[in-house]
Amino acid sequence: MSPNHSHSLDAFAAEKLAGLEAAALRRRLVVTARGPGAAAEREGRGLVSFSCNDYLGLAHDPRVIAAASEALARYGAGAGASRLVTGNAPPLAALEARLARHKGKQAALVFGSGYLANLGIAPALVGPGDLILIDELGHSCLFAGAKMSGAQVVRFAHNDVGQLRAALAAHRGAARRALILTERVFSMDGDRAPLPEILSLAEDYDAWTLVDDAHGLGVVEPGLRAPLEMGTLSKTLGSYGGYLCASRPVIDLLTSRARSLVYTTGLPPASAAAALRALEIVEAELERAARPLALARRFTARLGLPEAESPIVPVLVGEAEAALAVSAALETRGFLVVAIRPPTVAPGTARLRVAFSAVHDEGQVDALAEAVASLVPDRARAG
Ligand SMILES: Cc1ncc(COP(=O)(O)O)c(C=O)c1O
Repeated sequence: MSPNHSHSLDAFAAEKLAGLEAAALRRRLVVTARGPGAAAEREGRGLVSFSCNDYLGLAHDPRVIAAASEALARYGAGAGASRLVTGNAPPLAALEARLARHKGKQAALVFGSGYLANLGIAPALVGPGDLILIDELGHSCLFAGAKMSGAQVVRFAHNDVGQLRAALAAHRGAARRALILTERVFSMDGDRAPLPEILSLAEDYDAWTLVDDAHGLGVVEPGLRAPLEMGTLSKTLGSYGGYLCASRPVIDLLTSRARSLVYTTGLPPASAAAALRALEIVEAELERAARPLALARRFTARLGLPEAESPIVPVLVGEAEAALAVSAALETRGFLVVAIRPPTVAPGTARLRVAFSAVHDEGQVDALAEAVASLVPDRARAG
């Protein structure tokens, strides 16, 4: 590339960055050493983190680490090839069997990440001439998969079953196949989808439903299962990777047709072994699994917020700059609560996203509630 070209490239990047900076929307990577427990060290400062999705503290559990170490020693650091070539190490198959059993499904398919799973699922099932209905607050990777499919994409207002029904009535007839995309627990709001109503509408209109369970697995009562249940190994399971649980024919089809499975290297075997051990712990230690939600409810009760529906509690602040300021003030008091800003959330709804974990103790939760009460006015918090 000639120097001139790289000059215009750098100028482009600098100008874009200046715009982001001016709107308090520039993002930065901060080196963070997590653990033990809820501890996180950032820039030499020891903090109590309320921003991790490791809801049961299993990323540092000695049993999970031991399972990963054994697999690492036996199978090596990387998978070495796509799963369809030689990258399908034994821990992946064992994990799939356990995930399918956990979800009450015939089969499961492990992907390189939850994001990759969602990039692969929709395009393997629907395409041009088909219809996707997606909750407006669905995760970015649900939207990305929907777009890649080439189907018509219609958003419905968050958790609005009436709008979903109207969209099905308006568009289902013209489409060959229809797919509804939603989340069991919404990642930035912590609320849950009305799955009984959505699944019943899906039945009425012969639509298929995919539920993203990234933030639900192991920490909320699952309720009804959808025909397509996807999720991640990176949150409650403390590891890395993604999965889909479904019927055997659907999993077999995806194994041949999901591009984000076929054309990418398999998950490192140690990540699968860690997730498998974590899933066994989730199933065996029910008291641990109940703790994050109980702590979240303690927090919402202390602040007079609506009762938490999951371990995720949004504390709305409003403007991005104000959210950054509250987050910085909390950091000086020893808490790590990262501000969430647009475009991750809608403009004007920048927030603290507080995530509770089994490794927090009640004293830490109460201290955070007190700090938040003193920094965020009541009216703002209520949204
Ligand atoms: C709802 C939801 N779906 C999917 C993902 C992606 O999962 P992964 O981190 O495994 O790529 C995330 C977050 O990371 C998420 O919050």
